[in-house]
Parts: sequence; structure tokens; C-alpha cells
Amino acid sequence: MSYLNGSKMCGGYNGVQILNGCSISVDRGQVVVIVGPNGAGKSTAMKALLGIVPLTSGDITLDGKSLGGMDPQSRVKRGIAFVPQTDNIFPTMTVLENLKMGAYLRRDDIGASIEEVFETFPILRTKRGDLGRTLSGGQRQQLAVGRALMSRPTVLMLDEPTAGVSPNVAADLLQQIVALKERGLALLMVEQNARQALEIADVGYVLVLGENRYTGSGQDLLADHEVRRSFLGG
Ligand SMILES: Nc1ncnc2c1ncn2[C@@H]1O[C@H](COP(=O)(O)OP(=O)(O)OP(=O)(O)O)[C@@H](O)[C@H]1O
Repeated sequence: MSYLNGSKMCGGYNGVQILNGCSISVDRGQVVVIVGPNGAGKSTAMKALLGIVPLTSGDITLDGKSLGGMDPQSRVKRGIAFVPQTDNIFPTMTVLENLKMGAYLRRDDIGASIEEVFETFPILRTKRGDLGRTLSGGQRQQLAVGRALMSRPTVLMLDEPTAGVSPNVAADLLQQIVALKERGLALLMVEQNARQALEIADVGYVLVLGENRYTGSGQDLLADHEVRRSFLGG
């Protein structure tokens, strides 16, 4: 069984079922990407794993233990961190203050973690005293990921981390995220930019109407004629 395992998940909003039995798994040291058309339920699947969207059936386990019924806060304490797509930093706080906010649940020394974030995203060291709102789009996303890392998660979930940043910046950002595998993180991402995301995915899930349509390594999905035709624009 995988480290984080969402199995046959059903659920949605206000009685409207969006997830129709999809399964998503991610292991530590792995990048898993969820792609699919608009409205397929990609973000909803991630919210279900986070405990924001309740399941009507199915199960979620982390390290072999069920997360069933556990609220999002408790899941964070178990080691899951989440980077939302927008509003993911405090604009009126400095870079360093943002990082410290990410460690608010910790009572130990956070100096080494700040240093690790600066090693991963060197521009944040340079801008440590600058207000969040002065950062470029790509730098904001770096800070949002850095802030999430400050809770020392084992699972990092990212909702469209490259949304709104230029293609070159997106490519760099994805490479920085991939490098986090070396720290043993389980990385799960929802991405609009399917082609670019599958390039770096150990495993890709194509979701359609809340169901698994295709699952495979990123390279296999990129090479699959049907996946290319239906989801990657030929
Ligand atoms: N908070 C909500 N309340 C009610 N319905 C919602 C809510 N969030 C999403 N939905 C609906 O659930 C469906 C799936 O949305 P979701 O955001 O999971 O799709 P997605 O695959 O991530 O798509 P996109 O790429 O457009 O973000 C959509 O029909 C959407 O309108």
C-alpha cells in the first residue's frame, strides 16, 4: 500500500456527487500529478485527501492508518501540508515572517528549516526582509511552497503551483518541486498545464467526471496516443 492512499473516493458538495470512485496514491520520494479537463474533480480529489470535502464512501489512509473522519487540522498534524492556488502567502508580512508563520505548530528550533527553504529557493534568502506583496508571481509561489515546508510535512499537496506564472518560470518552479523528492516527501500536484506536469511525474492520473480514466508513468501517458489526442491537444 502507498504512503498516502485515497481509495474509491466518492463525495462532493451539498449532495452533488463530484468524485465517482476515483483512487489516488502517492509514495514518499515520488511526484504524482493529477490532470484532466476542467471540472473533472481534480481539486476536489485533493480536498478530499485533505479532509476539506467529506467522503460519502471510500477510504483514505496515511502510512497505513485511516484518516476517516479526521478534520483537516488533524491531518496537518499528521504531516500533510497544502499549498492553495491563490492567497497562499501573507502579502503584508516579510518573506521571513511568512516562513515563520508556516511553523506555527512547532515548538522546536526552526532555524535549520528556514535554512533548508533558502537552499531550495535561494531568491527567498535575498528577499527575506521584503514584503510578500512585492514578490513576482514565481517568487510568491516559491514562498508559498517554502511556507508549507516549514511544518516539516511528509506529504506536500499543491493546487496548480504554476498557475499564472510564465512558462520559463513554471519550468524552473517544477524542477525545484521535483528536487524535494530527495528529502523523502510525497508530492501530489493538480496541474492545468498537463504536458509540462506529466514531464516530471513519476505517476500521472487522468481524471474525468470524478473517475480514473488513465493512470501511468508521466512518460507513458505523454506517449499514449489516446491521452495525447483527448487531453494534451494532439
Ligand atoms: N465549493 C464548491 N461548491 C460547489 N461546487 C463546487 C465547489 N468547488 C467545485 N465545485 C464543482 O465541482 C466540480 C469539480 O470541480 P473541481 O474544482 O474539483 O474541478 P477541477 O478538475 O479541479 O477543474 P478546474 O481545472 O476547472 O479547476 C465542478 O463542477 C465545480 O463547479
